[in-house]
Amino acid sequence: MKPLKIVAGIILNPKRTEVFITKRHKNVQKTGYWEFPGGKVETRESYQEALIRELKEEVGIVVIKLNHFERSIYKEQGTLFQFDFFLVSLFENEPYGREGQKGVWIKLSNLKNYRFPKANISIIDRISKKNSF
Ligand SMILES: Nc1nc2c([nH]c(=O)n2[C@H]2C[C@H](O)[C@@H](COP(=O)(O)OP(=O)(O)OP(=O)(O)O)O2)c(=O)[nH]1
Ligand SMILES: [Mg+2]
Repeated sequence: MKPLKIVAGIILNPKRTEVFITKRHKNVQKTGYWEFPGGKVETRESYQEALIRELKEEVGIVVIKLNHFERSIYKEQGTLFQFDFFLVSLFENEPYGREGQKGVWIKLSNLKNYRFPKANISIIDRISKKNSF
C-alpha cells in the first residue's frame, strides 16, 4: 500500500526552548487537535520543497534552515501515513496562523498538555525530553 506522505515542521525559537504549534481548523480531519504545521507532499515535489511551501502557506514564514528529525509510519482507518518531521531552526518572519487558525509558542516541556493526534505521540515524547536536540 502506498502511504500518504506528510511533512511537518517543528519550528523552534533561537534558544530551542519553545515550539510554534497551530490548531487544526474546523471541518478538516482531526478538528480541534494541535499540530505541527505542514501537510501533504505533492507530486514531483521533494519533502523539503513541500515543507517550505506548506510553512509559507500556513504560518507565513520563509524557511532558511531545516533538518530532518524523524520519520514515522502510522496506519489509521485503512490509510497508511508516512510522516517526516523536520526541525526548523532559522526562518524569516514571525509565524502566525495565516489561514485563520490559532497559533502559539509554547515551551517544549509543556507540549504534553496539548492534545495532538495519536500519530504524534512518539515525536512529542521525544522532543519534550530535555536535550533531545
Ligand atoms: N500537518 C500535520 N498533520 C498531521 C500531524 N499529525 C497528524 O496526524 N496529522 C495528519 C492530519 C491530516 O490527516 C494529515 C495532514 O494533512 P493536512 O490536512 O495538513 O494536509 P494539507 O495541509 O496538505 O491540507 P489540504 O491541502 O489537504 O487542505 O496528517 C501534524 O503534526 N502535522
Ligand atoms: Mg496542513
